[in-house]
Amino acid sequence: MDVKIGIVMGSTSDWETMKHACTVLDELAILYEKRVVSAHRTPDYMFEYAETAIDRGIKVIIAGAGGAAHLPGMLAAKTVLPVIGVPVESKALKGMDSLLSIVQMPGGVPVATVAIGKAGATNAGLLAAQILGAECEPIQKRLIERREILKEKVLESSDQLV
Ligand SMILES: Nc1c(C(=O)O)ncn1[C@@H]1O[C@H](COP(=O)(O)O)[C@@H](O)[C@H]1O
Repeated sequence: MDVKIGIVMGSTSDWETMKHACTVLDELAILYEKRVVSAHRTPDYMFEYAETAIDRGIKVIIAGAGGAAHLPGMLAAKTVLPVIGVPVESKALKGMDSLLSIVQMPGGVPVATVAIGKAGATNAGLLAAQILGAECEPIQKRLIERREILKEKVLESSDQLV
């Protein structure tokens, strides 16, 4: 299978968070590429990445950044692929800065924003898989199986209340 998901992050320091999106895609056997791309530090590369993504077979971009997190929005400005933004937790403001930088896009250029940090990165992986799953039955089946496992875990977890 060709690479379907592009996972990008503003810095290697985001990897601790963004690796959780990769873990989900590994579990679901969906191929992805991962790159450090920064709207601020490598603007030309960021444009090139967004402009060539469709031709490279990418269907969804997951973009994580912290602080002045302009990367997801700028990628969305340069491609019509769905972009999922992951607010990475920042030291100074606990990721509120990242969240607000990503979520308040102007009308016409959407970014699907998930929660701050690890849970958000995991959900970004799942949401990307669900987008692919709409057109791919095997992926949809794997997602349903994953939901079943989650459900069983929760049902069994009541036994831990001792
Ligand atoms: N928000 C952005 C962008 C961008 O939006 O283009 N590029 C890097 N960064 C963020 O800067 C933070 C600190 O980066 P360093 O750890 O490299 O200093 C990271 O969370 C990164 O996502």
